[in-house]
Amino acid sequence: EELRQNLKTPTFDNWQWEDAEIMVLLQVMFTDLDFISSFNIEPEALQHFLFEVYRRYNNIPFHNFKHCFCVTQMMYGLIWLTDLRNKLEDIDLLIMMTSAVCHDLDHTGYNNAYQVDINARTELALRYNDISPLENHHCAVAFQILQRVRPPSSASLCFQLHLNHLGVSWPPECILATDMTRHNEILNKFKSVLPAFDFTNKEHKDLVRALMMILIKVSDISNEARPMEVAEPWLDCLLQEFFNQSDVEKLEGLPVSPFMDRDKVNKPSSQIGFIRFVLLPLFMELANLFPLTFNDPKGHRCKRRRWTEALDSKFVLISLLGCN
Ligand SMILES: COc1ccc(NC(=O)[C@H](C)Nc2nc3c(cnn3-c3ccccc3C)c(=O)[nH]2)cc1
Repeated sequence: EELRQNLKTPTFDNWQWEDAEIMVLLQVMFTDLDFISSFNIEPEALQHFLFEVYRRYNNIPFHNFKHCFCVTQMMYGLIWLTDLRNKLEDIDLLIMMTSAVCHDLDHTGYNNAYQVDINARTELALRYNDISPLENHHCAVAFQILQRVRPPSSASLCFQLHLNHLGVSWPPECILATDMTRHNEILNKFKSVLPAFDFTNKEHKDLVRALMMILIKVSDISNEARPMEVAEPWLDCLLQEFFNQSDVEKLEGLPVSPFMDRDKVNKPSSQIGFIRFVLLPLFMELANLFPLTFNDPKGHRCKRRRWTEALDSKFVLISLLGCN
């Protein structure tokens, strides 16, 4: 029971668990959100789906199955923290969780800049006309898996996820939203719809869509909102993957992104810049939608202390390091 509670918080430590145990933890999340009953998904269909997902993540330093779990677990934590089960439809939550599980399927460890580079011109860049090639590929693999998963009752999972009722966003839109080159576009869209946000108005599907895209973005890049002993190894994994790419780019005479160059990256200063200019603004915009949640009124202190402490520690870090 303690484990089930901990699974709903940002302090959960993925490094303590083997992949087989993580598979079970993913099932626990889908079960605790009542997807099994509300979408009559058979447990073995969910297991089959999650195993196919596991098979299609690659053994690369960062964008691997553990990253898929972290993003899904952060999404799960945000759903409970913001009480989204009482604010969104079940189908929206299913799309958010399934998108998180699928969002980096078959990632090659080389980012879009590499894919689309005129001298690399990978197969994915050609297939998707240089438009978010990786994210389009993650979606395509997700639907390949959903087509394959049987028995028929999992068709309900496939059907639900293809459902486009009232313009509700599909996994594709959520997964495509993780392309960081669209960061400002998606953040500004959310800012523009925020004043009109009304959870009681079920017709506001474009508001829900904007929220779902922000939530998967936050979940995707929020390792730094976790305790240092969980976050630090993730940064090392990310830099390992980035340095591998920039080493190959140097060998192939391709342009090298500065934040990927092992000879140029300074961990503290690049992370301070990332937290200050990318991660905190994202969290603060999300907090505007859930004032009671993130601004820590006395009434709910116990439930969210870990969240505010995790984020507050980042605020303190930023101010101490005086990176103004
Ligand atoms: C606006 O587009 C951007 C902005 C920032 C970055 N990346 C960075 O600033 C550097 C590499 N730091 C960084 N990047 C991170 C983190 C988590 N995810 N993440 C990441 C991973 C792959 C692709 C893009 C990002 C942001 C993190 O904790 N730090 C990459 C793209």
